[in-house]
Amino acid sequence: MSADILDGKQIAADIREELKRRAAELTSAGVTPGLGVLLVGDDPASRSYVTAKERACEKVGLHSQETVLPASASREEILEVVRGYNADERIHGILVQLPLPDSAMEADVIETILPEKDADGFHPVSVGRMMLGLPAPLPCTPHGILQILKRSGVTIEGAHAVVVGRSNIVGKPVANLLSRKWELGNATVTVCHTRTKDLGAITRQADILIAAAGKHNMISADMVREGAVVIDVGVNRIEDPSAKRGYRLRGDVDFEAVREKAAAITPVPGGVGPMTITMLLQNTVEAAERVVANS
Ligand SMILES: Nc1nc2c(c(=O)[nH]1)N[C@@H](CN(C=O)c1ccc(C(=O)N[C@@H](CCC(=O)O)C(=O)O)cc1)CN2
Repeated sequence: MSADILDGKQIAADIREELKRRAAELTSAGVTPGLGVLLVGDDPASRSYVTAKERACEKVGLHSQETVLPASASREEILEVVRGYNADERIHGILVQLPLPDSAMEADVIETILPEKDADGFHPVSVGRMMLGLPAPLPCTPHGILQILKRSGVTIEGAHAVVVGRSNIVGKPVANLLSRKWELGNATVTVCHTRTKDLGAITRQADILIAAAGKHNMISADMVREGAVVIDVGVNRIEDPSAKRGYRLRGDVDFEAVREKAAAITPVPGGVGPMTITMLLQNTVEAAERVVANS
């Protein structure tokens, strides 16, 4: 068997076309959706994600505003930027690129974002509402994964989904959304992590396997059931002097071996990554739509 490739890039492009129409409608109603971006420090990966997000905003018709602070910025300096975006009526969504140089500041910084401007869906109010099944901006990577599954015709309802990874950004929320009673859910979910005993014995039970542990090639072919759907969330930079950038992006799944066993698989790059950015745009457009609806 050679797996179908789940083309996140194409699905993202389709959703961005829908968002372009919604953004144009908002602009003609006098409100251009705006994303306030905060980057702290000069981590090259974070810089490239922020640039990609701003370019995507431009292409879809969103306004974006960037603030860059040095890695030495104090908690107060960072919070001041967030408060500025909170008060700015041209900004509908706020994105603080993670990780911050001092990860101990992340909770305070995220909590300072107004929940109605939470473009990432990371604010405790958004997370709580999501857990309760109430309307909330959904975290971008998990929501992107569900959209890939839905738009590729994968049946989630009744499936056994195994999530490898328990991060706040991906593992925990995707497990919640997959098990939730809604049109993208109703799966039976098992959450594993790098300390799970006999991980393969559990991953082999998966109809849908989500690899989000941030460890290159940790999912080998013998850990995958014949005919499973495999979603690779890993974005690992593997040094390669022959590559243009000096590295290649690879996932958590041994792609070449697993594609011979799976029914469908997301590639890295071109799978989940582009959906993360797209769902950020969607959260920002939806925040602007709420402002217009309530005005
Ligand atoms: N505030 C946030 N910080 C972080 C998030 C997030 O959702 N919000 N997620 C990750 C990184 N991330 C977004 O910020 C992200 C990772 C990867 C991609 C992506 O498009 N990857 C492409 C390849 C890009 C390339 O060639 O370099 C792909 O996989 O095809 C987008 C966003 C941590 N921080």
